[in-house]
Amino acid sequence: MAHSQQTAPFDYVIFGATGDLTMRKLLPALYNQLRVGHVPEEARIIGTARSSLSREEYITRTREALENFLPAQHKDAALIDRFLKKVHYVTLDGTKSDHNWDDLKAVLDQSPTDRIRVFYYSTAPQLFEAISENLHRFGFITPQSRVVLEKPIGTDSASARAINDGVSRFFEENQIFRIDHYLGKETVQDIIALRFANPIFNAVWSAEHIQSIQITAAETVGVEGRAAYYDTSGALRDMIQNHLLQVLSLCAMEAPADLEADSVRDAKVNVLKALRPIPEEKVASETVRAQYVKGEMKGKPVPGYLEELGEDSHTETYAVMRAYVDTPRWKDVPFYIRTAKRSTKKVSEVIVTFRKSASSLFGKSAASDRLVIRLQPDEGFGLALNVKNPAAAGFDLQHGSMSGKFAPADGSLIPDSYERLMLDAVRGYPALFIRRDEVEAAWAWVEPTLKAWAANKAPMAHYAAGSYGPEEARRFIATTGDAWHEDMAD
Ligand SMILES: NC(=O)C1=CN([C@@H]2O[C@H](COP(=O)(O)OP(=O)(O)OC[C@H]3O[C@@H](n4cnc5c(N)ncnc54)[C@H](OP(=O)(O)O)[C@@H]3O)[C@@H](O)[C@H]2O)C=CC1
Ligand SMILES: O=C1O[C@H](COP(=O)(O)O)[C@@H](O)[C@H](O)[C@H]1O
Repeated sequence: MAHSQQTAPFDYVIFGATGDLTMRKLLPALYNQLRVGHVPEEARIIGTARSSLSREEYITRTREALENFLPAQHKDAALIDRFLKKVHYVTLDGTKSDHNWDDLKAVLDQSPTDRIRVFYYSTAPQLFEAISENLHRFGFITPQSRVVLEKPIGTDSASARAINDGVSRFFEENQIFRIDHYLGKETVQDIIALRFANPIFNAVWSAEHIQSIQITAAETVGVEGRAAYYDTSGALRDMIQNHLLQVLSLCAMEAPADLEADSVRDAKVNVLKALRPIPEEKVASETVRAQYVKGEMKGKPVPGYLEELGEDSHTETYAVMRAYVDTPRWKDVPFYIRTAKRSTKKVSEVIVTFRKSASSLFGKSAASDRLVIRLQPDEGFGLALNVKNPAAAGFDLQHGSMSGKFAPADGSLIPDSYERLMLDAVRGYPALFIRRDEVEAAWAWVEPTLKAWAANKAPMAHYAAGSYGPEEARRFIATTGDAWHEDMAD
């Protein structure tokens, strides 16, 4: 999976170039990749959106975005100027065939015809097919072209299929890069390293030794400026269907034959297809959904979701699902998948709880060993093991812990996930992107829950903003003999 060298020259055409994602993530990611020498001098970035802007005006916005969103230690005035020389802008409604496609052609024609082109759709997915059709109509899709699709790929199985079908009319599957920025997180890739590069984990990675796995992505933010999108989505569609099911797949997959894209994606899709269905009538007992109400964060009062939204809503801001992977390796091991907005703290982590030792030597004082894989922040791992309690008169045990960091050995910052992914698309390297069958298998598994929730077949719980979640979630996990990480003794 190592692709650290400079790419071939490319033209990156971003649809949605004035949007939040482009400003906050995509442009800073490309700048950082120029900084570390992965972007060649000939590369260009061509922003497009409907807003009528000159190239100079767009460059000014880009400069502001870099100023606002780059970490201080990465800002370099001379490098920013070099980056801005690569930036172009075309005012264009991607969905309209009678718009400024000639202007885009004029910019693209400045490059050799065999230049790699990446079309990045950082817009609503309803636009993907129309943009693809126009790119085709005006002859922009060359054999060296790829398209990057931002999430969400649909809101259910049918809409995901329609989006995939729509784009597939114009691009081959090997040209389509469906982004899931969690896969670009270096620490998520560490799940593969920890599991398969270390016999001490590889040997015990099964139901025989593992009692449960919990996967959490909690955030302190609310819905911020994205309420219009979020209220039509909710926590399950926004985080579980994509990011957290990908993390689950990496935790549960069989060893791939190698680290080539299709080997890893085959292994992951096999997990998604082996997820035990949760039929609608079981949704109330196998899931928890909740909304935050007013609370406190860092000592300051914060409003509830409905107050922020300004209207009534049945959209969940917190979701938990209990998943079982029906393969011999994972026989009856619960995987708890949880996500929350306005939680106590921002943390994405995987907690692997091992079964207690079968040895009767230590009576009841032996606790479960536990592996904590911290995806963010404070990226690293912790291992809690039984050791002798030196203060006890008899042979009592206590948890001793060891930890390690995932940080680069040279002390540099861990790259943002978009950095790796945007250039992997240039390289035509799809291992960290989602294949069509993965997206559709993930939707198929969550769909009965979405339907049951929409039909109010499961109650909506509530939690105070700034708390870990509703009391119902504590009771829920206890029904299978587990506890959330924050409720564990250490
Ligand atoms: N923001 C985030 O953190 C994340 C966003 N995403 C996804 O990325 C996509 C973009 O999100 P975000 O940047 O937040 O959205 P914004 O609403 O901020 O930006 C949307 C962009 O699309 C452009 N646009 C809209 N209609 C057209 C059109 N017909 N032709 C060309 N451009 C058009 C808008 O510009 P204009 O109005 O000038 O045309 C704008 O640049 C969404 O699908 C979102 O779900 C995914 C993960 C995280
Ligand atoms: O895709 C999304 O992810 C972010 C959380 O990403 P992270 O890298 O900060 O964990 C989430 O805030 C957003 O709602 C969702 O669309």
